[in-house]
Amino acid sequence: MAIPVHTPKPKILIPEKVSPDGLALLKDRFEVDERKGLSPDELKSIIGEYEALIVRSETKVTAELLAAAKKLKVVARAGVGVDNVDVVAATKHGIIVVNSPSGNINAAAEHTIALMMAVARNIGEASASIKAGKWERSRLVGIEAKGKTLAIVGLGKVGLTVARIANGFGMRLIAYDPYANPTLAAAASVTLRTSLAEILKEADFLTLHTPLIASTRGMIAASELATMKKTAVILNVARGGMIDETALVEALDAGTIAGAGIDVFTSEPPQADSTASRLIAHPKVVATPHLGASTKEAQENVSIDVCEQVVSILSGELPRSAVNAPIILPEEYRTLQPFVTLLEKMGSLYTQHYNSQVNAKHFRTTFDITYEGALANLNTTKPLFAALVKGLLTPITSSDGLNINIVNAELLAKERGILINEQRSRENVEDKPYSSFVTLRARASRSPSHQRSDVSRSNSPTATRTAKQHESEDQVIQGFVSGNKPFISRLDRFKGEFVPNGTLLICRNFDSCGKIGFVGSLLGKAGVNIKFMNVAPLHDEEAGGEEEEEGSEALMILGVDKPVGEDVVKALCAEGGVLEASVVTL
Ligand SMILES: NC(=O)C1=CN([C@@H]2O[C@H](COP(=O)(O)OP(=O)(O)OC[C@H]3O[C@@H](n4cnc5c(N)ncnc54)[C@H](O)[C@@H]3O)[C@@H](O)[C@H]2O)C=CC1
Ligand SMILES: O=C(O)C(=O)COP(=O)(O)O
Repeated sequence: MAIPVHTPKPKILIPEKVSPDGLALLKDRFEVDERKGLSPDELKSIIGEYEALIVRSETKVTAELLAAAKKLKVVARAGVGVDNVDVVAATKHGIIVVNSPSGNINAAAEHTIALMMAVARNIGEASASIKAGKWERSRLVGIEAKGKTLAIVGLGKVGLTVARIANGFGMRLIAYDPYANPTLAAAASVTLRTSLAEILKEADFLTLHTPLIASTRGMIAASELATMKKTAVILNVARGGMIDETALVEALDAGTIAGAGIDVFTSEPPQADSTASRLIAHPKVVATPHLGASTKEAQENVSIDVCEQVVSILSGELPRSAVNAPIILPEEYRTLQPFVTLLEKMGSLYTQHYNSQVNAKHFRTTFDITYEGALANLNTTKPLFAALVKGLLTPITSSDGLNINIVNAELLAKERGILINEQRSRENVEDKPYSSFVTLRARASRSPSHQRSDVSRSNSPTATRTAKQHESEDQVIQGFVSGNKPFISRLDRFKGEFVPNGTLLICRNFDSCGKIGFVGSLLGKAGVNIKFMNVAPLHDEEAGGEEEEEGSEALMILGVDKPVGEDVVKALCAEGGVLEASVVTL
């Protein structure tokens, strides 16, 4: 008699509290182990049995743990931030990391409003006072939100949701977000301002909703607090580290800031005697222990979201919100890899270079990308598309929650209102020293409503625009790969090859004697060493037809050994040697 072969069900480990709504989707097909309270060593000793691991923020998914996870295919984070997961190590091990990028947005926004009202009406103190047997009506008089100015830093998913709710309170809404979608802002009755300083001085309530990245770390420090109204209230449900906690405590003590509602801290849980614990203890602060996402609904959302993705991955399908490397066949990946690097560098160069220019108005949202030569014969350009989106967005987004790859690039581009038209041209490139090249053209802005209604990815065979005068306003980056190394061959109106690597200072200047010496000496004084330098003259198409004055311009690209300070960039331009300068790190 044949003995039936029993195939064991794949095992899923859940070492912390995750809502049962999602887990119900798993229980038929998988063996689900909910095991709370495991020590790191215990976790490490059993992880080898599991194909999926579902966590929130408490489990530290370290490189050491992942190395022991011999069968693991997916780490699912039931929330946005993946800072407790070593994503690089997971990628190295071929383990997909997924998260839930929008399941808790509403919860975070409502929590922000709850903190705003709690501070405005002294709810924390009043509750403590009445429970202590007191009846302090005149001491605890509050203020109303109606008619007050709410200043929002970061008008993304949470920021916009806060704006929509606050609009119902009759608040006046202003925001600072250089990359915001102007159509969505207008629809939420938010007036966009061009600098943080502008919104700080007008704010009755200031609320932060950016990711914690280099440009936002410590963005509200003593000097920013000093420009705010004495009656202003500060709210932070984004990430600890964006506000200088010591400076805030000092401003509250001095009475130069009226109050604060804080959910996130530089150390969580706060250590005794830390700046976070001093802030929490302050009588003018309403504090919560990172509760932004802690609602029944948000926990159901994130649980269902990540459990569905775990089912997809364990069934061999692609997840919708992967935060690390995509799955591409090894042979395909080998061919594409240098171009993936090139496209990511081109996108990043675009965002950093054009958005740092003084005349940059807004992040342009319509791009034409043309693959020419051998590249036009590829089966798929998806990884190249994803790399471009990643390059465009990474300099302005957080590493937690927005790791862009083949799986989520299209969705993210769409969410940001970015339209990318991909085109292929089999034009002969035999006269060129390379077999393929890529051109990125950012079109001059059309009306916002026109832009935002487009879909994000289009394979239309030809670009829709033809008008020559618009073309002259387009921003162009061209690149190629040689010997597996990416090169940029054209930047805007200038042609000249350079390697997009490290820190580059890009200067536009009149092509006349002494400019190189001028730049070199200013950098020398600032202690910055030049590693290499290229001069790019005007592109052929431009040189012929330009006015004489414009025709004499050139681009100087300098590879430098350290970041060039804002003051040096200003001096380069102010002293007449350079027309425009930007610093990019690629
Ligand atoms: N306290 C909690 O439990 C929760 C906290 N969060 C946090 O909220 C934050 C925002 O989340 P989302 O709105 O989903 O992100 P998002 O990516 O949709 O929006 C972030 C916005 O910040 C803008 N931005 C980037 N750099 C900026 C700068 N230097 N100045 C001004 N604006 C800048 C971006 O353009 C973007 O519009 C994240 O850090 C997230 O982790 C999210 C959920 C729950
Ligand atoms: O989703 C996020 O980024 C959060 O901050 C929420 O984290 P939690 O799942 O509540 O630990």
